[in-house]
Amino acid sequence: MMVSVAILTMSGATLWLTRAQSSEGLNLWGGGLLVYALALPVLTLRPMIPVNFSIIVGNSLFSLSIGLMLWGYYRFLERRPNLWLTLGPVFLTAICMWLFLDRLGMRVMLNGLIAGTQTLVLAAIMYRHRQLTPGHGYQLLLCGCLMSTLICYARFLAVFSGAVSSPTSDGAQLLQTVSFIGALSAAMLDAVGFIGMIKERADARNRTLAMFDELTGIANRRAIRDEFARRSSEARRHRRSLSVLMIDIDHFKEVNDTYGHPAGDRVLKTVAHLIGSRLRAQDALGRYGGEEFLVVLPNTPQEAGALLAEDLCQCIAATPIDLGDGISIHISASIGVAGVPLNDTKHSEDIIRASDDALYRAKKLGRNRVEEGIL
Ligand SMILES: Nc1nc2c(ncn2[C@@H]2O[C@H](COP(=O)(O)OP(=O)(O)OP(=O)(O)O)[C@@H](O)[C@H]2O)c(=O)[nH]1
Repeated sequence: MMVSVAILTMSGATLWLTRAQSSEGLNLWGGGLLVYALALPVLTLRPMIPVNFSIIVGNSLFSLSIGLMLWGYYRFLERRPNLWLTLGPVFLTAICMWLFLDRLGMRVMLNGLIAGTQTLVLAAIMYRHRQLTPGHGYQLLLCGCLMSTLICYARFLAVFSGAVSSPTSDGAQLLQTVSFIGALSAAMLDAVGFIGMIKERADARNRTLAMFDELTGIANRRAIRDEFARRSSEARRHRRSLSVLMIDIDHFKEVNDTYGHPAGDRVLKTVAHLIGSRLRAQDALGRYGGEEFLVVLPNTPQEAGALLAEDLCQCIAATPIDLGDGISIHISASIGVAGVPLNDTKHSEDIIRASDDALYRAKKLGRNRVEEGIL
């Protein structure tokens, strides 16, 4: 009874959390715990409730609780649940219990086998999707599921091997105690693990939102500045060259004014893609401002950076941009290049400023061109 109250409290707490945030399967998981908490009194209060009802409904509820947890896990993954796997064992349990109403040993074995396989399947599905849920929450959940599997299979083996022959024997009492304590511990691990998984995923999403520009999918201003600071201090430490390109789309306001803001957004996405497709794996690209991009080129002297800038300039000018509705336009960009040669100890901000000055000159000199900065 105490185990039931403890699990009921956990399920209440879990369901309460779903009121505060989008559930992501937590409501089903909490529902599973609630059904589990109900199954225990139905199974244990046998003298007070009809025996057949207790056996069939209690064991089926137990199986349903695992099915609901599996369903909750599918919901967390944003996948359609496999109904055979989630609800099939519940019917199987009900039928087996009904068939063996007067054979306790058989019921314990079948119940252990079905429930153990259910939790094992849940653990296997979680393991298969482990790339989607890396983190400590997943590990706790997996431990909880495997612990439940062990307990269920241990019950099966204890009866199958003849180690527990009568329900009143010391072995049976020990098995029952271990089962309840183990089940409570597993339920706790499962609940904490599932909530942990939801939190870890939310944290990862927030980190991504904080680093990436929503429109273009490339690094945002803060992230590219951090990347630049890291790469430039690395270049200084190892006495390597480094260049940056400050790229600004020409007359972008006209694009917005003529074709509308969504068309302007499309141009920004296309240009980001064009630039990104011509960079090496070690280079970094970020959206520095509205229609301004910053490219960081490690191990690249200014002359090589200027060559790449020329190539980008020509590529942007030559590529028609499809705005939909049969409209396609050509745009151009101006680029300021600045680089530090080997052994130079210039401050990072000086490099950015030099590329900005060079970009300003490129604009002044007629746009659609590359200018090199002087440090
Ligand atoms: N569509 C769209 N427009 C943006 C976004 N961010 C900034 N802009 C627009 O970018 C335009 C920048 O205009 P300006 O700074 O005058 O630059 P420009 O028209 O490109 O002129 P030059 O740089 O001198 O060639 C403004 O109209 C902003 O509203 C965005 O995310 N989407």
